[in-house]
Amino acid sequence: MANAARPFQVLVLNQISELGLQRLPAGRYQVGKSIDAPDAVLVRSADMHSMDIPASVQAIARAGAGTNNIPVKVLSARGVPVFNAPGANANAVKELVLAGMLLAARNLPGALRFVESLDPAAPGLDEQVENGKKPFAGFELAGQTLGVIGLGKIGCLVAHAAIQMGMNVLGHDPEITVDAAWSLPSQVRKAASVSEVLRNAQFVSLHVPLVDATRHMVNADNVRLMKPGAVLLNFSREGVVDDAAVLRALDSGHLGRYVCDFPSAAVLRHPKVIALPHLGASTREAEDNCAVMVAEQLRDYLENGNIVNAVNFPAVSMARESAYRVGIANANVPNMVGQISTAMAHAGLNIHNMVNKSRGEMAYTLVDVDSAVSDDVLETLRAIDGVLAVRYLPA
Ligand SMILES: NC(=O)c1ccc[n+]([C@@H]2O[C@H](COP(=O)([O-])OP(=O)(O)OC[C@H]3O[C@@H](n4cnc5c(N)ncnc54)[C@H](O)[C@@H]3O)[C@@H](O)[C@H]2O)c1
Ligand SMILES: O=C(O)CC[C@@H](O)C(=O)O
Repeated sequence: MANAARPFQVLVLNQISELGLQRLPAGRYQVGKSIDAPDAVLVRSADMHSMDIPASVQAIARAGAGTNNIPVKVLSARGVPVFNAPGANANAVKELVLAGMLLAARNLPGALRFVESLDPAAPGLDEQVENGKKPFAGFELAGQTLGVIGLGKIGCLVAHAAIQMGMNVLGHDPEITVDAAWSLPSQVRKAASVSEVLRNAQFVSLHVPLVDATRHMVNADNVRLMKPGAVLLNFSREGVVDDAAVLRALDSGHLGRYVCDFPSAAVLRHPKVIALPHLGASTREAEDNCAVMVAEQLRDYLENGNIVNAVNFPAVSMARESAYRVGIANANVPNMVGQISTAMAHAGLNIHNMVNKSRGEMAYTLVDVDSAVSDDVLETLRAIDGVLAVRYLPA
């Protein structure tokens, strides 16, 4: 924790946009790639599952959407919030999905390779171009049906863009939020299942997080339901698709193309795979948006205990009305607030303002009191059964 002598220590595991890092001002923050006892970790895609996350860590900030590279459960048990940047890179991914559909529909990878193979010094270049282009003739997106599985920040933008390009859109998301449903164009038709999407779409684009329920969402059993010549696009995560099953469908001639952002060893160099090097969020704009969003969230948490956009905690923000604040991460079980306020009352502390919210198994309590909180009181709070982490946040 920062104090007059020690700024907050933030360990950075990936390349993070400078614009975001500037939100953690020098003097108050020390940010770097080799920090011994970090208060927080800033990360993009680095795999943190095998990392020994120091006990000093109070927060993780993921400059992106997916958090499958972070041991969220382990951190929840330690009372550590994991922040992400919902929607901050959605437009970048949407644009690459559109590019992916066009790459597939117009046979662009093969066409580019053909042009690269031409000899600029050879006579009759124009003729070679005109004679050689025939195998790359394609089809148009307008009028085709796109299936979108996962109608969150990215899926909704993809659905919008496809409608604007004259496509029909079939969407599936059993957990769609009310806001996302409101934001969808009325032309998007609802599919009751993944199978219904696979059966009825020429293009199928996946926009779900990688969790147990979505692992191998497209697999040997259902890939055969896809229309002959259909195109599967995976800008979600490698594990969402059973690559082996998809390769078999490509080899049998049933599936037309597999466009993916995750070039696993299995799909590499397959002639019907269009693989990109995890480029979905790699635009200047998305990198800036993600870094700025999570840096601001991280700062508000470290300095004020406010929680915005944590994947494992409820959203809790309280305006500062007192210089003395305590943030408590606790299990969502009965009588936590009672025990916390009793411990404070016994220490003679007057509660000025308090908020407690829960989300699933987790809860979070912010308490502003009218006088300084001693280490003894903080230890008493930490000793309450169900309390996971206690942070003292004097202004
Ligand atoms: N390729 C890239 O660079 C890149 C960039 C950003 C995100 N992503 C991936 O895309 C995923 C989605 O990103 P987002 O910003 O749209 O997230 P989001 O949280 O806004 O949307 C995810 C949607 O998936 C839905 N969903 C969850 N389980 C589902 C299921 N079983 N069937 C259908 N829908 C289901 C959710 O209800 C939600 O609406 C991320 O989790 C990440 O893995 C990849
Ligand atoms: O940081 C990146 O480049 C990729 C991020 C992306 O996979 C995400 O889930 O937001």
